[in-house]
Amino acid sequence: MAPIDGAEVAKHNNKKSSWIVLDSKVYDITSFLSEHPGGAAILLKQAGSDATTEFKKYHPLDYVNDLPAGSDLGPVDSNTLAQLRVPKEVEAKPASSTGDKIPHVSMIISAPDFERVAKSVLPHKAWVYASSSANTGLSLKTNLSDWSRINFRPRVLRNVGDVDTRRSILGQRSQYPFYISPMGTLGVIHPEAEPEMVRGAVRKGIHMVVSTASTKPTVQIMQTYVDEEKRVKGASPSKLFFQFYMPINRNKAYALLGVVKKAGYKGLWITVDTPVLGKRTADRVLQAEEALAVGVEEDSTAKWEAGNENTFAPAIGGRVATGQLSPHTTWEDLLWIRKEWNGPIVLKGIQCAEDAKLALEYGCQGILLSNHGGRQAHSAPSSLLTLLEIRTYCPEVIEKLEIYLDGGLRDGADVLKALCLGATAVGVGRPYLYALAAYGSQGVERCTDVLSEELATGMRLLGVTSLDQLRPEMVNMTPLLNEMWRPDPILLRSRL
Ligand code: HEM
Ligand SMILES: Cc1cc2nc3c(=O)[nH]c(=O)nc-3n(C[C@H](O)[C@H](O)[C@H](O)COP(=O)(O)O)c2cc1C
Repeated sequence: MAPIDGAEVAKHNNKKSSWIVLDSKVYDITSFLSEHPGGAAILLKQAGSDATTEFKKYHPLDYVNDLPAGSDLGPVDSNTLAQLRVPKEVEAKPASSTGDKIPHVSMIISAPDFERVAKSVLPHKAWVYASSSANTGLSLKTNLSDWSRINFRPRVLRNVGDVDTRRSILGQRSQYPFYISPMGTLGVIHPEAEPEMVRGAVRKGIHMVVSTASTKPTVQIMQTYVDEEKRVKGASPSKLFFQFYMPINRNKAYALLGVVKKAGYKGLWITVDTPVLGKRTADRVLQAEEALAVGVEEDSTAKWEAGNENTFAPAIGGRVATGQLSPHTTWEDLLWIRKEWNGPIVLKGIQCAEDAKLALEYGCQGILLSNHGGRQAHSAPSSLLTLLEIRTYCPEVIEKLEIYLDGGLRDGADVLKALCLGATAVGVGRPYLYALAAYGSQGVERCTDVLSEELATGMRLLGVTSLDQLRPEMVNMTPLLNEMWRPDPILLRSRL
């Protein structure tokens, strides 16, 4: 082979054509860029140059034998070495130091990273709406911290080469055992609102539960789904479910259910933890500030606080939109809903074992253990604590119903913990909302990638290759079990 001119090598300094010199030989590493276990970036930095010194910092020289056949192009002309490219020293900068408002989406490594970016781009009012919680924020804090109080008990040497992360949710196959939780009023989060979230979900094959309180109409959201499914040529298993805030007016409720059915939503998630709106402290502070700014004072007890009939709002600003949900709703209402809706029903917002049992008796297909992301009851239990209670006092519920959890899930490992303890799948709320705010549907995709990668890695490190292999003995739940509710001993004694 004739020696290759250094000036020629120097031209091949990019993704399309990438050559390097190693120990006086020229290698075409273009096709290897995406295969390199140390990443493409470090190779591209060296493209067109003599990479020998850098290479030797990391590898023995015989690693070159692992390059694809045909990569060896022959010796470099030693008289032309001066014409090789000299790599520039590019220092990677931490996102916080670049001064950019929005770091590149690839800088999002963990789901909580979205929160910081969303805060920097969202208008203050929208940020308050998304991040606020009830009262002192205790329920939200518990949601976040309880996941870290369960440890894994990993198994090793179990051949975890291929892992399968798929799971069926209400009979609908999903790529992953997590879905996007329903969140209202996404129009304040992103100009394209819910349809933009749907696009990201479909592209990644995850399900989404659409809120009654959506900015865009129920039918339009479904139409986006249909269009996006077409765009990906039906390759996505994603499905849309509907979260139902029961309108007080029965005729309106019937009409809404009719629309949802006709549009093709696959299941009804009835929210039951909202007889009235929780005390959204941060929204209230903002309301008071806004009111004072225009010279009026907020009433100390606003109408909606009293929980009057015809007053309910999942709404931005912690305010009431009329006609949504009645504090007088009871279990008996499930009977007429069942007549109107023949698809699966999940009760969203179950917070104790007794209600889990009732859901089974009333013929629901699933329950979602949730405290509404810490936005409703003050001092509510985390969904994990509720799950432990159900496992202890009415395990038959877990055998007979699909069990979902949400609240504070921020890592694929959290998903695994829930599944080890019997959950079918989990809902993820704010991380998706923040991802949408910061990056639109691209953020929704990234959030899914981040969680799914953590999930798959977690499965391998735990020693399982499919979700069905997850077992309670793979987690240590003792710290939380110590805090689980126990019947009052006096009550127990009086029963003897
Ligand atoms: C061109 C042929 C190359 C081959 C076949 C190759 C192969 C590999 C392999 C198999 C690994 C996995 C970890 C290991 O076994 O050490 C790796 C990691 C790595 N490689 Fe390369 N590599 C090549 C070139 C380079 C070059 C030119 C550089 C530097 C300029 C480089 C830097 C790295 C780094 C930093 C890692 C990550 C090490 C770690 O995470 O511990 N490699 N490479
Ligand atoms: C901004 C926001 C809006 C929400 N809107 C609704 C809603 O319209 N209907 C509903 O059932 N739950 C709603 N939720 C609760 C979520 O469905 C879910 O239970 C909760 O966000 C999960 O907790 P996480 O945000 O910590 O993941 C909302 C939550 C947030 C943060």
